[in-house]
Order: sequence, then structure tokens, then C-alpha cells
Amino acid sequence: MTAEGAVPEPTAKAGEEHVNTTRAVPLLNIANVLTMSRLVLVPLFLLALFAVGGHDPVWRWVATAVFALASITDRIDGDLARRRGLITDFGKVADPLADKALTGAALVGLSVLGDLPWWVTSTIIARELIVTLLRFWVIRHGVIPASRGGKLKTMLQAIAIALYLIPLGEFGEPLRWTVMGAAVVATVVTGLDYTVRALRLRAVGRRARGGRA
Ligand SMILES: O=P(O)(O)OC[C@H](O)CO
Repeated sequence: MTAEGAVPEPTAKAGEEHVNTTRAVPLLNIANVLTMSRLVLVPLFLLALFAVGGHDPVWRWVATAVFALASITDRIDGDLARRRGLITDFGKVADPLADKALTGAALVGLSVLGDLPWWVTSTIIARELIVTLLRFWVIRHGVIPASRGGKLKTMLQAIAIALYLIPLGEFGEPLRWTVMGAAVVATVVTGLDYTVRALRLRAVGRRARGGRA
């Protein structure tokens, strides 16, 4: 990673990984600042979630509001980066990482409080960890940005988590389970898709380097 990020070649299609980078973009730009602010909101969210034993309705609403605010930055930073030409390699790596920190913290918090089964949390965190490791494994060949499926997965996770955070009582159970079920399926399916993308990118990169790793 260099001191500055870069925008993709004009020929690169949106949502596809690419090897080459060209025009320099300052790292300290509004899109990246928003991405980093998502990370700053994670401890604040956890403080609100665990306040007064973790099941106080008022604090659950506060935790939901902080989580929603952090999730909204995910929409805004991506849009700003695209519209203002602020896409950087740093942003492509940091954006999914910030999302994973937020969703990971929320899932573990909900499981610790006994509100969400651990198998859901473990499945999602295992996928996020594997995809992150894959991204770093192939980084010398290029960056794998978030795909449309990955963005949809993150949105489903955020809605499902919000439904668990909001004190809906037992009435909310069917809705919670439906959305969380869809989020788990999207998480696994997109994880497999990224695995294929990483292997393909590595193969192309190795061929370009004459067979070297
Ligand atoms: O599925 P990933 O790892 O590409 O993550 C997607 C991002 O969270 C979308 O902002």
C-alpha cells in the first residue's frame, strides 16, 4: 500500500477486481474519514448496548441509533467515493474491514447477552474472517472490492442486527429470524463467490508474473 490511493483504470468495470491503478487520490478524503468514523462508533455502540445490564429498553434504542448512524456511513462513504472520484485502494480495504468490526461487535454483543444464538454469530464471523484473509492473500495481485452481493449481504446483516437490537419483544421473533436467515444465506453464498474471485485473481496475477507467487 502506498501513501496515496489510486482510482481504477477507466476500462475497469464497476464491482470487478482490478490489478492496475493510475490517478493518485489523497488518502485523507471525506469518504475515508467517514469509513474511519464507523470504527470510532464501535466502542460507543458497545457501551450503549451493555449499559444497565444490556436489556434496558432506553439504552437498547440508544444502541440501535448509534448502530444505524454507523451503518448509514457505509452507504454515504461508498456513494461519495464513487461520485467524487475518491476511490482509493485504502478505502477498498478499509470499508469492508470497518463494516466487519461493526457487525462483528454487534453480533458478539447480542450473543453474549443471550439474544442471538452463537452459531449465527460464529458462521458470520468465520465468513468475514476468511474473506478478509483471502483479500490480504491476493493483495499483491490486486484488490478485491466489495461486490454487489457483498453490499446486499452487509445491508441484510445490518437490518437483521437492528431488529435484534430494537426491544420488539416476542412479537418480533418471526421477522428477526426471517431477515437473519436471509443474512446468513447471503453471507455464506457471497463468501463462496469471493473465494472463487480470489483464486481467479491469483491465477491471473501469477500468470502475469510468469508463474511466480
Ligand atoms: O462482503 P464484503 O467483505 O465485500 O463486505 C462488503 C462491504 O461490507 C460493503 O460495504
